Amino acid sequence: MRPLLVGRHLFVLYPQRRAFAKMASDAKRAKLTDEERNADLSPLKSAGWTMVEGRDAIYKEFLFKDFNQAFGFMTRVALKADKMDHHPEWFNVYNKVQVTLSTHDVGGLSKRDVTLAKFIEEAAK
Ligand SMILES: C[C@H](O)[C@H](O)[C@H]1CNC2=NC(N)=NC(=O)C2=N1
Repeated sequence: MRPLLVGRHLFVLYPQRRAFAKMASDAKRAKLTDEERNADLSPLKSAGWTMVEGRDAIYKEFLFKDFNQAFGFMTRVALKADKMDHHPEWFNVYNKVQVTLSTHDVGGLSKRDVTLAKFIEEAAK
């Protein structure tokens, strides 16, 4: 705790807050444990996500009515990805969007991929 006096205001700075925030963000980027895989990936697999062969990543193809619907979906996901600082690998042609999720920083699946996949499911509805 570092007190800082500015005029008649006393500010108290908590360097630990930053440290805790960083720990939380590190945990979100850590590779999923076996327990987390069982709990978090099962519902996504039921929704059509599959494991990518040869790498720790999940994949799903989305089909829309037309390009407008597909791009609207991509826009919603892009805004979320920007906020999360977590970005999909994706490919779009006309009404088709193929999405692969993985956390490059850890070379595999993390909580962030689960969070983004859940958001993507809602955005595609
Ligand atoms: C510097 C920046 O925070 C990192 O490169 C972020 C950006 N977006 C990312 N997106 C994904 N999918 N994985 C990452 O590891 C990742 N890392």
